[in-house]
Amino acid sequence: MILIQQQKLKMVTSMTKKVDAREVALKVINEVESKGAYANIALAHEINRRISQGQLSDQDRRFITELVYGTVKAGATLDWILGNYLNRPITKIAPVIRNILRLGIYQLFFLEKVPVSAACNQSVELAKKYGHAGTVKFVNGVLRNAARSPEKVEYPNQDKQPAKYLSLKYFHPEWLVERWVNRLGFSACEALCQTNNITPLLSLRTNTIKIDRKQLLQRLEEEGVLCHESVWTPEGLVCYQHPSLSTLKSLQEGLFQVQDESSMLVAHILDPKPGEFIIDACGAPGGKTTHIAALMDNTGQILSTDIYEHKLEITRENATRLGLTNIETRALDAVTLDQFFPGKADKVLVDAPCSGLGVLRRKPDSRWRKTADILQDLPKLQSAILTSAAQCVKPGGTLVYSTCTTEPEENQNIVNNFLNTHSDFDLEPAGEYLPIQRRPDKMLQLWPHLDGVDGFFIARMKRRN
Ligand SMILES: C[S@@+](CC[C@H](N)C(=O)[O-])C[C@H]1O[C@@H](n2cnc3c(N)ncnc32)[C@H](O)[C@@H]1O
Repeated sequence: MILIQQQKLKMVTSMTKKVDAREVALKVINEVESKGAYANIALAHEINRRISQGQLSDQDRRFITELVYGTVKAGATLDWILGNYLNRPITKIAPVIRNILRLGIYQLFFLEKVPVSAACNQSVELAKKYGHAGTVKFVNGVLRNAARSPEKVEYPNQDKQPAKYLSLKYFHPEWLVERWVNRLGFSACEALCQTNNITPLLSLRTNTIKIDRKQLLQRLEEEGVLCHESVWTPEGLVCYQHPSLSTLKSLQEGLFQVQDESSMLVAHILDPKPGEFIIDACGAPGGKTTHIAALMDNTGQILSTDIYEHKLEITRENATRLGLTNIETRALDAVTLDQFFPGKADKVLVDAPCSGLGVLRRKPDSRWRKTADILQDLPKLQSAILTSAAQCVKPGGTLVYSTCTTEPEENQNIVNNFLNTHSDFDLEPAGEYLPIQRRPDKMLQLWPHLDGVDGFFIARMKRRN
C-alpha cells in the first residue's frame, strides 16, 4: 500500500514537473508573441526567478530553454505545418491556444526524445488550464491528427523552390534566404542556415589586467565551468559546460567578460597601444571598449560614446567590475562626433549599429524581427557615422569599422564608398592584424558556418600624415 502511494507520489511529482516546464515555456512564448519581449531576456528572467525559488532543476532549465528557443525559432515552419491540420486560418485562433499548438507541434516534429503521448497529453493539460472545453477538444484533435499523419507535411521541391524549401526547413525568413541563395549559392546558404540554428557555446574574454588565461581556466574549473582555449584570440575561452553565470564569483570579481570570439578580434585589429587616446564611437554596452582598455594596460584614455545614456550605464558597470579606470563615457550622436573631437584621436573604432544578421544564432527571435527594409535604412546611418568619426582621427591615426552582419550593403559597400570619397584614408589589410589565425584578407568577413564564430565584418584604415 505504502509502496503504491509512493509510486503515485513519484508519478504526480514528475508529472507536475513536466507540466511546469512546458507551462513556463508557454508563458515566455506568450510574452514574446503578444508583448514583443525578447526571448532570451524573458527566458532568463523567468528561469532565474524560478531557480531562486528552488522550483527548477538544471534539467528543467535545459528543457524549457529548448522548448522556448525551438518554438520561437521555428515559428513560421510550425504555422505552416499546423496549416495541414487546421480547418481555419491560424490567425483566427486565440493567441494562447495558438502557442500551445506551436509548442505541441515543435515537440512532435522536432524533439525526438519527447514521446508523442507526452507532447499531446501535456498540451491538452495546458489547454485545460488556459482554454475551455471546446479548445481542449480542438488542441487534442489537431495534435493527435498531426501525430497520426505526419506524412501530410510535404516540403517544397528544393530544385524548383530553393529559397522556400530552405526557409521552411531551417526556420529562416524567405526574403533573407532568397538573398543568400542568390549570393552564396544553395549549399553555402544551407550550411549557414543550419549553423544559425545551433546555439553557440559561451565564450569569455580573460580580463588580462587581473588574471592570465591559464589561471582563469583553472579558477573556472573550480567553479564548475569547463572551457578550452580559443583558437582565435589569446585571451578567449570557450565553455562547453557551465552553471548559471550569475552564480560565478569569478564574474563578480571581474576576472572575465562574456564576449564572442569574433567580437574580440575587433580590438586586436584596432591594435591599441598604452597611453593612446581612443574613441569608441558606438561603444555601449562596452564589450569592445573594455577590451581596448585592457589591451592598453589600463593606461591612456578611451572615450566610449553611444547615443543611449542608459546603455552607457552598463559600460560603466562593466568597467568598474573589471577594474578599468581609463574609460570615460559620453552620450552623443556619433553623426556629430567631428564637431567635438576633430583630429584628436590616435585611433577611432566605429562598431556600427547594424542589422545583426551575422548573429542570428544568438537570439532565436531576431530573425523574425527583421525585414529587408533595414538594408535600405541602416547604410545611411552607418555611412554618416563613419564619415563623422573619421574626422576625429589624427593624421597618421587609425580608423576601424566593424559590424556583426554579413551583408555587403552594410559592410564592403560602406567602406568602399568611404574610401572613394576620402582620399586621405588608405585601407590596411585587416587579416594581418589577427592575433592568431592571420589571413591575407584586406577586409575581413567572418561567417558562422565557415569560421565557427559570429558573422562579423572588420575593416582597418589609416589616415595619411
Ligand atoms: C553594435 S552595438 C555596439 C556594441 C559595442 N561596441 C560593444 O562591443 O559592446 C551599436 C551601438 O550603437 C549605438 N548607436 C546607434 N545609433 C547611434 C548613433 N547615432 N550614435 C552613437 N551610437 C549609436 C547603439 O545604441 C548600440 O549600442
